[in-house]
Amino acid sequence: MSLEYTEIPVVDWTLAQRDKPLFLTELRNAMINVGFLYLSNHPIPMDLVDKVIDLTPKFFELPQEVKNSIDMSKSPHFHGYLRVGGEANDGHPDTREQFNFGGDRTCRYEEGEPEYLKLHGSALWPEDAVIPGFRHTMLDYYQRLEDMSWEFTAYVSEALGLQPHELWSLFDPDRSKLQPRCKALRYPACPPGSSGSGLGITPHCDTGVLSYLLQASDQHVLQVQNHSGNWVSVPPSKGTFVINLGRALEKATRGVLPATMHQVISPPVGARYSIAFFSSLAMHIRIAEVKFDFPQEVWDMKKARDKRTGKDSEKEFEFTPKDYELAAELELDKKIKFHPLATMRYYPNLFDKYFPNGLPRLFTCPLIYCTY
Ligand SMILES: O=C(O)CCC(=O)C(=O)O
Ligand SMILES: [Fe+2]
Repeated sequence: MSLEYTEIPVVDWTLAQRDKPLFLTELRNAMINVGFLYLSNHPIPMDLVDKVIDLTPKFFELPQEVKNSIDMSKSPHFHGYLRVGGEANDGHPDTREQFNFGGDRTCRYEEGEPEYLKLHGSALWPEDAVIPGFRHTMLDYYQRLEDMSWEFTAYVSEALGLQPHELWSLFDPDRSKLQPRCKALRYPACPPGSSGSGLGITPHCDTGVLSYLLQASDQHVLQVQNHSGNWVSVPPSKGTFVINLGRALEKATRGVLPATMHQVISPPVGARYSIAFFSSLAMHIRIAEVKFDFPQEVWDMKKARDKRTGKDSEKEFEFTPKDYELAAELELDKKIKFHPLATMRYYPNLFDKYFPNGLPRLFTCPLIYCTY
């Protein structure tokens, strides 16, 4: 795989049944050398995928008051609706609307317990009468994605020469203590010459373990940065998921698997929709303390990649002090920074600590960014 790859590899899920060694080799190449792949022939029923694709635009077409009634500022668990510009990635407001949700979970927080226990809990849903079948379909989809994410992670484990379930140690064996996050997304059109950044979401790496993206409309706006710094298009491909890995997996594998920068440019015409499912670390994990014993051939592949990309492979993977903190604390830190309105309501002590000067300007004049 050259530095200048111009397309994303495709891995066929059913190949695992037909020729497991070939499947694992292809998966390993894609994961180590690119960090992004299409998963074809996946196990999620196509009629369910089609329903999700059909319902997602319908959700965003709901009257603004309905969407506002389930605004994220009303959720201690950071679920719910976010308007365009309602989330800022490193201070740059994204040009996208979102509906954030998770599977049904009971909030385990009680007075005196760590505040991060408030992160998990029931999602906010629109009334079924306004969008029939939405909640049921999205939860069915979520549940199946969750199952697939465990299976896929076991394959990645094997592809890296580990026991199938070793990477599962990043998760919690008690699934009720995990709540992967899912987002339905709408990127409004931003015609050339209009004001705004022209980006639906600015360049970033995901922070979790693995991300599973369904591109739900025919817009060629997702791009990934190859090792020479060029942006490569990841066009929608029917019947596939785009899978990429996040910083947590990069760190857990000491850089064997690279988290890859990606961005979404705003579509020039017509809105673009996608649905992203993020698997993330169990609350109790401290990423710097996780270690896997990879076989030499896996380290050799990493070294060969580093050589091509001009990185010093012999250098120990560097952890920051934050990597020794609990994953749950880091997740809460991120949510607090991104979502001051929910923080103000549900985490007042943290609000005072993080925002001593009150709400950031972006959140006091919400309409200045909301021109769509
Ligand atoms: O919508 C997409 O295509 C990508 C979304 C994404 O990268 C993210 O939400 O982290
Ligand atoms: Fe992302």
